[in-house]
Amino acid sequence: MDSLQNVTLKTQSGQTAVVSTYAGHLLSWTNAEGQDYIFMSKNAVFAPPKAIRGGVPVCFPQFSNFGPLAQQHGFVRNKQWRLVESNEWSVTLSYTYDGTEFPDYPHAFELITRMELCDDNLEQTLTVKNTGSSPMPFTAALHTYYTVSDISNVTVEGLKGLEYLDSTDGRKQKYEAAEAVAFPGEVDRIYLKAPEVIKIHDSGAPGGGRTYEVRKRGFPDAVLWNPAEAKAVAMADLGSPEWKRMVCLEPGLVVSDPVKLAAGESWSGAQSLRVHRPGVKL
Ligand SMILES: O=P(O)(O)OC[C@H]1O[C@@H](O)[C@H](O)[C@@H](O)[C@@H]1O
Repeated sequence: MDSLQNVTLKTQSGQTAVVSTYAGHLLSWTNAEGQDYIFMSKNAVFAPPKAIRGGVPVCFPQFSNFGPLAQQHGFVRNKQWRLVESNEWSVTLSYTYDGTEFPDYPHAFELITRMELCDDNLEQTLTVKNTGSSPMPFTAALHTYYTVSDISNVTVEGLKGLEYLDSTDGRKQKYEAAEAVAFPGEVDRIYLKAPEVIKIHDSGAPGGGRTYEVRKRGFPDAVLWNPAEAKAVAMADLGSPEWKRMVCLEPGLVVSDPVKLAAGESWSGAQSLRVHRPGVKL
């Protein structure tokens, strides 16, 4: 079916990535043993315009409610994108908006996402072109869901000393004191001016543990999210025990430097993902 067309990328060593033209969405990234680094809920619904629960949804032109739209995370994750080009190891997709469908967002733009799979690295770039005639404000995030063995085995490194907005507590601004951020319950935080490199450690991953290294460019902030039991069971496309198998770390352009893109100008941001496993050369 055209609206759910998938493109598969492959490396010589046997890694694969699957990208959907629906929502410009990365659906999976597996290693040669078939283990998926990217979480996809078993309850995900693949029926446009429903957003897909898992993978890497693109939140644009608004992250969460940081913008004028009523629709959380914007609207491009509910739209069909156009396949621009693809080969064995890369794919480029584009979504064009003429500024008319959403009266609260009267800004024409073209959004382009490009994904490149190398043997130890998956790189995703997001480029926005303001094709309208007035300045275009936006926020954004690459809402990346990682597969984990169990959330109780997970810690996140690189956030110590940052200010964050706690979305579980009225977005109060707080200070991160932990070297290793753990998940004793619901975590929903926007870390402001987060560093370029953040690491997710999963001590229970097959083969003695796994570290996801997330390197971001152009996105100042980072969102960390796991809903925990109570919120997850209220989400029909997540539920229990699925929430225990995921964590989201989202390079975001949320609060620190909201962009106001001049007519005709472009903005670009990227994330580069790498996985380290003890004793395994990817
Ligand atoms: O259910 P959605 O719209 O996909 O959002 C999922 C989550 O996305 C995260 O980025 C937000 O910080 C959470 O607050 C939100 O619950």
